Amino acid sequence: MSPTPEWVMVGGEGPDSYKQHSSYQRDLLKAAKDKINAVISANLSLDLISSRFSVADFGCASGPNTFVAVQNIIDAVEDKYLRETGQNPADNIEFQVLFNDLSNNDFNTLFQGLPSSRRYYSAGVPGSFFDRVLPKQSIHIGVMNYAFQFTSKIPKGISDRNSPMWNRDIHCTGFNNKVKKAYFDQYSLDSKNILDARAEELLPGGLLLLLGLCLRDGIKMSETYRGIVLDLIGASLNDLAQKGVIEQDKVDSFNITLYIAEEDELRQIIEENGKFTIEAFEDIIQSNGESLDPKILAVSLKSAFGGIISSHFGAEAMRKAFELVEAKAHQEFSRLKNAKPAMQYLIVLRKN
Ligand SMILES: C[S@@+](CC[C@H](N)C(=O)[O-])C[C@H]1O[C@@H](n2cnc3c(N)ncnc32)[C@H](O)[C@@H]1O
Repeated sequence: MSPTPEWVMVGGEGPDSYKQHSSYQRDLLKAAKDKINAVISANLSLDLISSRFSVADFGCASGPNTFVAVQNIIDAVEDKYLRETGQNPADNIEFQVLFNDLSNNDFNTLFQGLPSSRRYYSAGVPGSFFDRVLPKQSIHIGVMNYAFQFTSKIPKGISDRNSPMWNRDIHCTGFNNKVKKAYFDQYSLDSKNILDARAEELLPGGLLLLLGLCLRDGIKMSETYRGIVLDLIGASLNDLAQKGVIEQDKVDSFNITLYIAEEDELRQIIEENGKFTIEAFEDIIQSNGESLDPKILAVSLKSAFGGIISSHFGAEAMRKAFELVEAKAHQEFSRLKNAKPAMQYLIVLRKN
């Protein structure tokens, strides 16, 4: 079993919650809807669409984005069924949706928000997606939206000040080759575990949809908006250490279990794993960009990173850190505005 990571999104529906501040992640699902429809139509065999059809979302958080993710899939399966059989899917197919996340995810908020118009039965599946969480050959389609970027732990040596691999930043900026290699090695191992586990859980011919962010070739993480905002969090934590609010040692040993891979690295990991065929690797353009408003930027970062920062530094230090992030976002406005573009992807894999 992989070690259980502690990092979940801020739960509930309050002003700091992930639920209130994840429209950027949701917009990727909306922008990819037509492509998801076309790819499912072209790659899912009609033979697989039986009376019970199971969909699983891995890393579902507390909603509502997961409802968009699974509805996109159900709509596409129903469209294909109706088009190819002329029969009403509602008469013949029952859908089951399995919502997976870590056991400390806020599943209560998720279940309370289930859309009343849904045409599926639902269940929660607690557990780490780096391991198996479902029975063998039990699902037809799996999806991960903004969840294929985690590592299960901090790469070895990275958080040790005495190691030649020590990372003075809190994430993989892309500017230190040793750190980059350590992160990539850990990420390759973890992503292979994800693919192995999903390959067992999916039926042969089943599909795995991966949506998220990757780096375009030649662009470093800290040249992109997402990298710059992580730099702002790191700088804020260092400021707090200098003011004596938190210990410098704690900052030096803090690294985020996140790696934004390059496009080619993702292809390499999937191809080396060998359990899936890449049916689509699409660049998804969404009309709403990242927010440059410092207040919105700070609060949405807090909803995603507040949990991991609180568990390392305590809730009060976390609150102060994000106040500083907001101030720094004002100062770094032009760096954020001129950030190099990253790529939002939809990868569709068919289980061999
Ligand atoms: C950035 S959020 C994305 C949530 C949602 N898919 C969306 O579209 O907004 C990443 C989610 O992955 C979950 N997660 C991270 N590591 C996980 C793991 N090892 N196993 C299961 N879920 C995990 C987090 O708890 C979080 O809910």
